[in-house]
Amino acid sequence: MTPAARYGAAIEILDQILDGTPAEKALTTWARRSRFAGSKDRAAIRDHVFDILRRKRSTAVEGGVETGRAMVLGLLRQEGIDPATVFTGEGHAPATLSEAEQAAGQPAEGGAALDLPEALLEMFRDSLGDDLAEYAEALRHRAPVMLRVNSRKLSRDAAIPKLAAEGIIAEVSEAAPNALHVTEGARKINNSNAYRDGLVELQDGASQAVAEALPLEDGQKVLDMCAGGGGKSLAMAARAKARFMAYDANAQRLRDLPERARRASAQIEVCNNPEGAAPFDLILCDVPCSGSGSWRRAPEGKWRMDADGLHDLTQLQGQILRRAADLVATGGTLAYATCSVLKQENDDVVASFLAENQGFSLTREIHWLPGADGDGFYLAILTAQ
Ligand SMILES: C[S@@+](CC[C@H](N)C(=O)[O-])C[C@H]1O[C@@H](n2cnc3c(N)ncnc32)[C@H](O)[C@@H]1O
Repeated sequence: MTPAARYGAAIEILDQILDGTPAEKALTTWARRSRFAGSKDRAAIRDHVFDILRRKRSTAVEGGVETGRAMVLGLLRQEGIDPATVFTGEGHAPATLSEAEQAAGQPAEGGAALDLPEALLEMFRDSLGDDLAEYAEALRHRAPVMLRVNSRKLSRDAAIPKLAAEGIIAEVSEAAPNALHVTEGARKINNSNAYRDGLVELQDGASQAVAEALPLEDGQKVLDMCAGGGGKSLAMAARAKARFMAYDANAQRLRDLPERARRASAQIEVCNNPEGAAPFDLILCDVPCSGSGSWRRAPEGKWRMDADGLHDLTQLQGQILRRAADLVATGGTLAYATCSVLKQENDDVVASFLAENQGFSLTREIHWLPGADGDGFYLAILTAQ
């Protein structure tokens, strides 16, 4: 496909997304119907679609209207690409722009320039203060590809040449002691020997930093209360010789964990009944959240979130924390984490919990903003007296 034809495909897919089809489904359906597209075409089209979803408001304003065609026009304008080189009308390229289309559009301002939903702007301003613009700008760009080197198997310095031999170029990141930032060859990771042999895991830098900040010690009994795919369980297991147990309300989410643990040479037990296995020295509650710290990876979430949804999430977050509190040993640690930057899901949930649970005190609190090597995250470390 020509570069212009890839934009043509992106327009088609974006129109379906604007009609309500989830992005992944629209991309897969298009790929099934379009056998002529190779893997590089599919990857480039996906990048165009997600670049626009991250900037849904500003590209519509700068392109003149919320349609796939106008939003591609808005993106090209933002990126300083001459629209006439894409809207050529040749082959599968988008049709040439009419005079009305060329005249439409204006510079995005306010909430549109920040690419945040208008209804939530005040809430973000309240949570982030002077950091709002930096936060919003980070979400308008692609997320970094980050690896965690499995320190049980090799050092970070030794991992760099091993990855390079497989065409994956990575550099040391400040985000966490075992973090690498991949600068080239990211698409080769999943099929690499380094990945298959458990030398590295794909894991965001701030996620790694959360696991690093936990007061883990050899010999502890540890519960990952919302383990999901087990990213944090694995990062914890690389740090200490402790007994690790992983629980998730949705047991299906844990299905890949045994295989991931085997690859990493880690021991993690799947736990179906945390109450039966209590007490624990350390419990991590990496709770379900809005994902507002990681919307650059999943930009549809940014446009889907509303006040009701946020309220339901905060209720669930409080419930999980209260359940976990009953399972912590005296003197033990209850850690609460979200990949959100919103006060409502972070400081406020912890403050209400502490107000009702005098037996716990706040030992440490960390806020991460999305940046070059990591997503936005929050961690509160609570100690049981
Ligand atoms: C943010 S994700 C966890 C990500 C995971 N810790 C990681 O690092 O890969 C939140 C998880 O919480 C789970 N969950 C939802 N409600 C829950 C509940 N009431 N108790 C425990 N887990 C729950 C979800 O199924 C989801 O897997």
